[in-house]
Amino acid sequence: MALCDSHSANALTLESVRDSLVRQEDTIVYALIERARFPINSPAYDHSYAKIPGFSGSLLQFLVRETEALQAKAGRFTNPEEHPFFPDDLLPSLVPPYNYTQVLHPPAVFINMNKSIWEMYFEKLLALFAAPGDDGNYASTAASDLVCLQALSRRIHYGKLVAEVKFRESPQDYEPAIRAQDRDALMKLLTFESVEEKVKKRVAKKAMVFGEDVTLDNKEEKRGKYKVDPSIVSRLYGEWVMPLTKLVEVEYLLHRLD
Ligand SMILES: C=C(O[C@@H]1C=C(C(=O)O)C=C[C@H]1O)C(=O)O
Repeated sequence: MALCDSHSANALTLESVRDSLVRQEDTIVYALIERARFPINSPAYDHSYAKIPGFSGSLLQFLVRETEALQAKAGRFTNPEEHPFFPDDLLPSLVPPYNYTQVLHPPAVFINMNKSIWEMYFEKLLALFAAPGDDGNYASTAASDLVCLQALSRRIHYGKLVAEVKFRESPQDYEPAIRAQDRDALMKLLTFESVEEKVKKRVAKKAMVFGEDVTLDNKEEKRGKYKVDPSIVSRLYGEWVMPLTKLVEVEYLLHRLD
């Protein structure tokens, strides 16, 4: 669901935004399962491996930059829900513009957490769910990484919409904290611990359901083996995805009265 389109701007409620976050969980869990088909494949991240003429960096960086350059021309980043990892030097869209309704307060465009998302993904998360090893599929591995990164980025930056809805539903609660630029107070106001507990449980369950081998016989031996460990998915959300989403929410709210 594209909440920034002209039909849904008025239908923006906390429930509809949360429904989108629930659907995005499916995308993220599937993306992780696809990445887990490959071992770590560290040459994809090794700056001295690729030696691409005219490019200095890893194969992964090359693939992300080139893909984003193409997707920018195809209009991907004209959608306010999309954020590039390498925003510098991207060419403008070459396709006719879609008339996205302006739902977000304009300073929202300056919020881009992709650097933190990139570091979290490569420095912490990847080693937790990709097996050690090298099978040579570096380009496919990097392409899978990009799908994961884009899904995580979309979800985390959705915090802008979540924050907008929360603000619209009770501006009287948020305005004093915004005027005082009080991050802690904003964080307290926007946090719903019971929702977070449910999210962690649901994504673990999705990792079980989506990541189980489907067979036509009733053999039990594969039961309980998942393509991505459900507890890792739950941890991903608890330690990184939800805290970063909330950081986006705070950053957005701090400028909501600008
Ligand atoms: C996104 C929301 O804001 C916060 C962040 C959550 C999340 O990232 O899933 C869940 C609950 C809230 O603490 C929300 O209220 O739905």
